[in-house]
Amino acid sequence: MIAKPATKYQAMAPVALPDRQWPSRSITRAPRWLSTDLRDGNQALFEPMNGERKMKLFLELVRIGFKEIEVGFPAASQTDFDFVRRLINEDLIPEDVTLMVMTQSREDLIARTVEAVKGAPRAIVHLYNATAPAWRRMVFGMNVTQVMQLITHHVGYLKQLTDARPETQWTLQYSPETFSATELHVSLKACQAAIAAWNAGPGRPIIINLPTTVENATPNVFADQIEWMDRHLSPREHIVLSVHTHNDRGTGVAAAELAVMAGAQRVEGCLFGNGERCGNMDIVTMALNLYTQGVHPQLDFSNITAVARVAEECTGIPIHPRHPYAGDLVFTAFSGSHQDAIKKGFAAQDPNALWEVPYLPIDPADLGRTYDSVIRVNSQSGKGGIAFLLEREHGVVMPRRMQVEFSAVVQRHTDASETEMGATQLWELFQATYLRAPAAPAVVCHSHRLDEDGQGIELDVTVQGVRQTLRGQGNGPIAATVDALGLPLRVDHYEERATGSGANAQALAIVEAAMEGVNGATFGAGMSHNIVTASVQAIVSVANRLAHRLPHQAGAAAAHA
Ligand SMILES: CC(=O)SCCNC(=O)CCNC(=O)[C@H](O)C(C)(C)COP(=O)(O)OP(=O)(O)OC[C@H]1O[C@@H](n2cnc3c(N)ncnc32)[C@H](O)[C@@H]1OP(=O)(O)O
Ligand SMILES: CC(C)C(=O)C(=O)O
Repeated sequence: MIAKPATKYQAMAPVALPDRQWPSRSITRAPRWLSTDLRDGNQALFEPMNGERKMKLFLELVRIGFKEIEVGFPAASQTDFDFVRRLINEDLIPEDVTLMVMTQSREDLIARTVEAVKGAPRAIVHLYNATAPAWRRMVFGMNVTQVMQLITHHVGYLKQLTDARPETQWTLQYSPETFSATELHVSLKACQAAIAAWNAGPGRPIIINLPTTVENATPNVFADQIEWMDRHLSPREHIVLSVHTHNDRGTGVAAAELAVMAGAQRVEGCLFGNGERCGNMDIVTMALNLYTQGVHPQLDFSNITAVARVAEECTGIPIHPRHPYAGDLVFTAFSGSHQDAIKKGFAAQDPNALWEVPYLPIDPADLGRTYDSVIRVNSQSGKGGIAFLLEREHGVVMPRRMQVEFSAVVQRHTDASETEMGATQLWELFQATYLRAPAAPAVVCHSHRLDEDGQGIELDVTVQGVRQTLRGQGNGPIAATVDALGLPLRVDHYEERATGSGANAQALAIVEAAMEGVNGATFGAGMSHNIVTASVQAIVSVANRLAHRLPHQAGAAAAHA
């Protein structure tokens, strides 16, 4: 990098538009969308799509709800030409969908393009030429007057060819390529030349499409340019004003959104922002941004993952895991405080009220994603996410202090393994921690028999390797079991809940207890189809966990003695 970038790069001059209106407008309805996945998106691939992949993506675009689809550059490639022919010959274009085809402003290419769409009921021919000073000077070697003549001549030629084929309803789309880098009066002149040569008006539709071919300014500058054009284009009521933004500065979506506020009626882009260099405007993101503002985009992304897989398969370009709305990780919170807030938010969310779950701008269910994938657990995670996953997946509702205790267990585990844990691994760890006997258990309970009055219990146990029968009395199975074990245990909290339902239902008993000689309380758990068995196991579990924390650990047997 150089020390003085101003000697090499220049900021875009602001537009003189002191009474600009767009900043105080908001978007209240979806624009007309055009998908250019099969044209601009296709130009950006290592390996352009073959006919089969184009067809798969075309059908998906139709299913999503696109009504205008740019299907290719038929004069440039036989694959594109054949693809367009196939769509027409095999009658694969739904009645409410219009194809668009692109061509440079050259007679041979225009003629071949018109040939490609012969017989289509409707077609948009997209004619373009670059208008910015650098292109005029370096690429075309033309002055402004010559550029205007180029436009007038080629639009006129297209009009002549299309007038000769009245069976098709023709629309001209004219793009002054590099619009955002072109002086506004030159862009306007170019567009007016196209409008005049097409004789645009009632029955002669025209789309004026203004691109940031290379995004070269902040989105507010583009919005000003669009509002300026919106005010000056004529006859405005017969023109559909469209924008086609790119993402070189990372603000392709923002530029399109502000452009709509500034008067654009139509927006071009690609799914997931595929496209030249840093991509075209990402239609999925813009559409779902609208949705989260309460405006239906009129595109169906209710199974966003399926759309993502089709796009990846057809383009060969993977979607980033943090891609807005669609990335694998966007509904995943790793940090503890986020997990905690999300868990509480889901619990508090009224399904009929406005969405306000913290940290989630959209309900994952609206995109066909599940709540279960919302939270994953790694070493940055706190108790909220762990509790959420265990409750959702396994019906385990831990008391708050147990959540704190178990999250420390999980933390040690994830720190050591340096991996994240899913619900299955968490459940494994929960079982290993609370439900299974430790490697050297102080007490193993083989069976138990509760007296009929529920106040006396007989335990068949092994204590420190010695098998024996112990008897205890109490006002219920918990107290009777503690009494039978003869340990200095103090049960502080007990709860039991059903996990699962029907024949698979099991009781999960959780106890919090302290023991003389051991610092602090801890938790134990038992799980069984039988509620008494679950309680007895929970006491044995907590006794073993406490016994392992005795200062000179001789096990529960020592305490027992
Ligand atoms: C921003 C965009 O995405 S615009 C779309 C860009 N997409 C594509 O170009 C993909 C398909 N294009 C192609 O395959 C080729 O460019 C073709 C087949 C159309 C034409 O190929 P060629 O005839 O070999 O021309 P080439 O690709 O070198 O284009 C450069 C020539 O076209 C001229 N040209 C470029 N754009 C345009 C235009 N929009 N209108 C008229 N002429 C143009 C250039 O001035 C140059 O002319 P010159 O040879 O007289 O100097
Ligand atoms: C709209 C056309 C010409 C385009 O792809 C662009 O300028 O980026």
